[in-house]
Amino acid sequence: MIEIRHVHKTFLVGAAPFEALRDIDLSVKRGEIFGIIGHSGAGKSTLLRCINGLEKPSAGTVAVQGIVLSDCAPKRLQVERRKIGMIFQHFHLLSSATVFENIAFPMRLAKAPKAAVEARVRDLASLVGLESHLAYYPAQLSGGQKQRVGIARALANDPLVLLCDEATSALDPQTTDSILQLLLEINEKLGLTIVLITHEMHVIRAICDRVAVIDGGRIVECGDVVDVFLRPQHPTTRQFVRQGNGDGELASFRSAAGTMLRITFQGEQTYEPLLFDTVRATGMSFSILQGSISRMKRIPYGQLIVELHGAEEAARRTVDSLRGRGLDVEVMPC
Ligand SMILES: Nc1ncnc2c1ncn2[C@@H]1O[C@H](COP(=O)(O)OP(=O)(O)OP(=O)(O)O)[C@@H](O)[C@H]1O
Repeated sequence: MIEIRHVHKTFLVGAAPFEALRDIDLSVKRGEIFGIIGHSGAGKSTLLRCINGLEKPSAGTVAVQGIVLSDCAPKRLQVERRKIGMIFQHFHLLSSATVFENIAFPMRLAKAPKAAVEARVRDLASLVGLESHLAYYPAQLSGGQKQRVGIARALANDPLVLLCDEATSALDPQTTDSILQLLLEINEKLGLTIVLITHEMHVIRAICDRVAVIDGGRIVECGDVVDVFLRPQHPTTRQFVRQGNGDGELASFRSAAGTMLRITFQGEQTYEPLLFDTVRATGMSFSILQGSISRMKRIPYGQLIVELHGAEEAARRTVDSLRGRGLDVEVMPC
């Protein structure tokens, strides 16, 4: 659906060239939710702007459904860009227009017939749960409701792809979850391909199928969310995963002697007493330092950080046995 091949983007800062994107190579499949995560300045927005044709790569190509936007003449580009919807961190709604007019705006630009606009706006408002707010102005809406309007507007011209630029960064955690669930619903109901950029692992974990980690303008890691999340390879990825897990304060809780493990349970394992059964067999005891149960998209998973107490050899057998039962076990550094 989206093929990004050897994309470079160089900006001139004064007289000096600055490489914001370096040899980016990515494929996004039809119908998937693809996340791009990176720190501030990593190049996320530049990459997103290359995908929707707002920015032209200095080298390389971006093709959306086979069409290379940077090769399109302005008129054609305008038409092709209608196939790409976009939502923004700060919503970018027209403050002097009602919810109805905000959602209708892209269709009016595309000169859609009045009756079709009316029907489509009502359908979209219902999809995002705002059918009773069509006469409201943006100032009368909460942040979450504004983003719902942004989503409805982005879907107005029936795009193939929805790009989300830090779409939940301005929202509180509860509203973030409701917007993420709405994106997931839309992805599943409409089969819409979604590409989102974020600096929050939580967002990736909640709804993405695959993720690319961008650092200094390069993709440093890319794969299924479950693999990247459970077995991060690059230091930047590890940092995001640690932040997402809230690992920061753990070191202060451990004792000097024990072996600290992060044990991840997935799917049905999440509900089974595997740890208890294992330590009973190996004669270890343990204390729980942290525990959580959550979902990666729709897959339940649990994480426990435990400190094992007992002989080193028994600790090793415990780790082997847990791994033998299919659990993901990381022996955490001292
Ligand atoms: N038009 C421009 N001219 C010069 N430099 C630019 C331009 N646009 C972006 N940059 C630089 O390119 C780098 C990547 O910027 P970009 O906005 O893509 O990062 P980002 O990962 O989206 O960051 P943030 O999360 O803070 O928005 C930054 O160092 C930025 O200063």
